[in-house]
Amino acid sequence: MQKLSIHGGVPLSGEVRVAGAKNAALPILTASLLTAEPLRLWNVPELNDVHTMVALLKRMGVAANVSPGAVELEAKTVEPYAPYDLVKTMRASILTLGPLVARFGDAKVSLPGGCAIGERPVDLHIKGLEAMGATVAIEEGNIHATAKKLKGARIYMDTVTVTGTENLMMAACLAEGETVLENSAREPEVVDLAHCLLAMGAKITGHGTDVIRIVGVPALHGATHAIMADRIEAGTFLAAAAATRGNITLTSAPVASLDPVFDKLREAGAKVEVNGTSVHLQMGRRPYAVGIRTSPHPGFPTDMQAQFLAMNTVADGTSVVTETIFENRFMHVQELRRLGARIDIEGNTAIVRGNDRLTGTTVMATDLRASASLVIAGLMAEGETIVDRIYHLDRGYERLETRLGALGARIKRIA
Ligand SMILES: CC(=O)N[C@H]1[C@@H](OP(=O)(O)OP(=O)(O)OC[C@H]2O[C@@H](n3ccc(=O)[nH]c3=O)[C@H](O)[C@@H]2O)O[C@H](CO)[C@@H](O)[C@@H]1O
Ligand SMILES: C=C(OP(=O)(O)O)C(=O)O
Repeated sequence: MQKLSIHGGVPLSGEVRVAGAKNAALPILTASLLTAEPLRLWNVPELNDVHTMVALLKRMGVAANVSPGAVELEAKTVEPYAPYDLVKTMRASILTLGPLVARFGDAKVSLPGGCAIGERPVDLHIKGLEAMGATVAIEEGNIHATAKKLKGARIYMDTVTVTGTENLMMAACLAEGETVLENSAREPEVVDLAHCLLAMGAKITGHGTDVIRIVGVPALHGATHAIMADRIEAGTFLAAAAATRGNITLTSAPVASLDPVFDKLREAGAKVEVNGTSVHLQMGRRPYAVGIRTSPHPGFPTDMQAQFLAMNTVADGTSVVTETIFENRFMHVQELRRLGARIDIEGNTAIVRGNDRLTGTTVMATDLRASASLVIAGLMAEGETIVDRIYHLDRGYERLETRLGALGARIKRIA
């Protein structure tokens, strides 16, 4: 199993281009199922999750042409089944459910189990499709949804769900009449998906607000779309630079979606300057401890919690980090403790007492952002840190060790 070896203590310095967003690419790839015409995508990140999604679509019969940074998909004839062997490696496979039932009237998608960060039910996806007239049954571990023709409906989601909103927004594009999604997710990736669907001929308004309205059309057509830049990857580089007291510039950054992250970096003592799509961060001191409370967009993203918690482990002062989205998203804490971090957990809150140094050892990655937090900790620690099980990291970061290496980090992949 591959690992990362990191010798910490080098402030990050230099320039890095932000890649396309995993969480925008995945739903947009599944949007190809809504039309028989080609969907051409640009700025597609080179990630294992993207490879898995393309493999899933190909397994269903979608023609895929993949070249560096680009994917072209054509879903003429489709076997509407997402089997467990692919769904279990990537929960976002659930995003095929809405498009499949809307276009083909029959969809079978393996029920994703829980994962390292929480239970992660999909009841709101199912409830929404039922409100649109689908019949949904759980059969042999699969969600089986059928409908002659979906009908527009008013759907209220009692919890803000990102992929739930995306699934229902895609399904509603081909439903008869108007669908209103209330308490929708406002995440920038939902907006990017809406832009792609609009280019495909969908009628959507209100994306980026908590009420999205979709008027169904009989068919969508092909389109070309460039995937937005990844705000979580951008935030991860910025947190790593702040934690190592570095000086870096991000290019092609999704600056409009990074305010919650910029705000906390400035509170930590970093100088953050935005110029067009470039972001320059300079950190001249030990970070101040910053309080974090995760919440749906435009709040502080749960996908950045672990990275900021890592920075807080060496901060000046004590911080309180509260996770409100996922019930089990502190798996990195026990590993950070192995590096010398002083962290207590009380329910969904971590109390982090800043320590002026961490010491390298072997730690184990348990999920994607936990892996990123361990890499940041390794970049700060004295001596060598080995991060084991980095397949989690490869799900969502493009060649992270190469790009951190270009910023001066002493980091390499080992077998
Ligand atoms: C591929 C993708 O875009 N993944 C992101 C997406 O995941 P994902 O879309 O799976 O996360 P959700 O927004 O759905 O989850 C938010 C909360 O709603 C709950 N819930 C969700 C659906 C449902 O039917 N019932 C229910 O109770 C979840 O358990 C969780 O507590 O948003 C998360 C929250 O920003 C991010 O961490 C993930 O990176
Ligand atoms: C939790 C994440 O992803 P997923 O929803 O794909 O598991 C993430 O990107 O941090």
